[in-house]
Amino acid sequence: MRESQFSPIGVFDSGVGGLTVLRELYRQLPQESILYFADTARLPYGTRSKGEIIEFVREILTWMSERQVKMVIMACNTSSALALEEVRAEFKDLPILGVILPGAKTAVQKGKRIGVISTPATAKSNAYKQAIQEIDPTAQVWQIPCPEFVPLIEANRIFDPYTTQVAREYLQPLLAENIDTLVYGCTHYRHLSPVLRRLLPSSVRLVDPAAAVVRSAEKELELLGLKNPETPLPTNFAVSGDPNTFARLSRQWLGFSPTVEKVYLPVPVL
Ligand SMILES: N[C@@H](CCC(=O)O)C(=O)O
Repeated sequence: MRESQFSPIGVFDSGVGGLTVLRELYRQLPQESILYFADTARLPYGTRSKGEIIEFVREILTWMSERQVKMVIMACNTSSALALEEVRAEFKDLPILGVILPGAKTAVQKGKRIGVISTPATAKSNAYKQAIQEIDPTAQVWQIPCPEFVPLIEANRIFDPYTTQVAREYLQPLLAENIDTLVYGCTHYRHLSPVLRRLLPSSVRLVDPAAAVVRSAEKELELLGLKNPETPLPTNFAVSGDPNTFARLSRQWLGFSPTVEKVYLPVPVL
């Protein structure tokens, strides 16, 4: 069997960050079946080199292709910033969507003084600044690397006072610049919204690229005639690390305890 309308959409991240995109899929495209992969054995991605990220993404896409996904959403800014172009050129028959462009498009609709919080790799890549200023050259962009956020979220320490302290430090230079818009430039960070919201003036608009990438996915599926006309299958969850840890952590965001499969990458191309 080859991929068809009935095939799942592949969604991946290094960990639980991509669940913010998965929730948007449930909201906007509830009829689609999903294959969710978290590369928890190799997390965090945000401090890795471009070469490593490209290699990891290549392995994930190879595995997802074997599972006959009809489309892949990179629910990971670091992968979108560092590997999207390369893997699109390699996996020509597979529609692959990244989160940066949808995020940038939303940000320019919201403001002119835009702060982007992200992993160090995404900040260093300048991907957001370039994407935003290509659409609106008059927009000003400040990119702040936040290396401590992903380990804190994966350790379930969101409501730890230490996390608030770290967040205050990361936001300080953006507040000094009087930003009017803040982009969650890492899919994990949406999980921090209760903490971040309290530290920001209410006038600052928050942009989550998840909503926009799912809107793009819907358009693309329509265009390709690949929308699922049937009832979806239950989401398949897979991780490269410990399935129980992932199941326990993700429950609070999913509202159910997922059954999680362990997979071993790399998988050779058949
Ligand atoms: N979810 C992350 C990857 C985080 C990490 O593993 O550093 C992102 O959007 O960039």
